[in-house]
Amino acid sequence: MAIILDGKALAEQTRQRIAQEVTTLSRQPGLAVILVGDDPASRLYVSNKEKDCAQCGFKSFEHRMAADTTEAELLALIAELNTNDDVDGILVQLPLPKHLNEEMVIQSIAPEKDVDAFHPYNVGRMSQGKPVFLPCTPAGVMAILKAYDIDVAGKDCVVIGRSNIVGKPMGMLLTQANGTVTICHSRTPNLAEYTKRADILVAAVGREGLVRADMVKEGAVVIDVAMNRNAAGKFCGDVDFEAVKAVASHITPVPGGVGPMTRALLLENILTAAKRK
Ligand SMILES: Nc1nc(=O)c2c([nH]1)NC[C@@H]1CN(c3ccc(C(=O)N[C@@H](CCC(=O)O)C(=O)O)cc3)C=[N+]21
Ligand SMILES: [Mg+2]
Repeated sequence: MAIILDGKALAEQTRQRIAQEVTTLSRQPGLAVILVGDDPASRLYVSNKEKDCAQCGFKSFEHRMAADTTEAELLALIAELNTNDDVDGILVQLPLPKHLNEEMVIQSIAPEKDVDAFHPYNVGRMSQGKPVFLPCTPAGVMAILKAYDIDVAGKDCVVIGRSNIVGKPMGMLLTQANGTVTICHSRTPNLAEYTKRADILVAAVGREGLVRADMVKEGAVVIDVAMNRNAAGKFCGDVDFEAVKAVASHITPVPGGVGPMTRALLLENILTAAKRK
């Protein structure tokens, strides 16, 4: 039976370490969160981030904007936050309403306050192996591997999914850790041929039941990044957890795996931003 990679417990440890370090700083780190519209899921995510900030001794500044906010209004707020010394990190909750151009909005955030690491400057720095901030989800996965002494060097790593936020940067971080990386996606024929080779398999697609036990090598490390809702309305990942845990050596649960570590790495980035000032 696989070892369950307990992201929730690891995130709690991370927050406690950060809270401790914050007591040694001369000023409180601050996060500004911008939420446009009132999507209930987004509201919950934002309130969780504010709770995390409070636990770590960070200030958080919530900016709620109406769903029909114009791009000019949003860019004006970001410009103000870019020069506000109490704000170390700026997070614009995604997705934005359709009429707003996410690319333009992300590019308007000062790269040194871009704690999501979505700005092209930070993406470029990461791809050169000289990161300023690391993207929270892939860096959260790397932190889980490290905490459980899972060495990536020399391993066959297969990432399913090629999004800018998870799949592509995940492949880059595993490459930098000396893994041999294959990125698979919706146009990959015979997905199982690739996944069955993987020593480390990362699923980041968003389709319940995508990774079955017969697609996983005996003893593989299986990381599930997805957050789907199943028919019963419960969170589930891409991996058939019950069946795959009988084959894998290590596996992340959903919930309680990568999600909490995504939030923990955001806190790490805010602390980094504050210390650099
Ligand atoms: N600018 C921006 N940055 C983001 O990082 C960002 C975003 N927009 N938009 C939405 C997605 C989603 N996301 C989650 C992170 C952690 C959990 C998480 O902690 N999940 C828990 C379950 C849910 C809970 O307990 O609250 C778990 O997996 O155990 C969920 C979702 C960050 N996102
Ligand atoms: Mg849009």
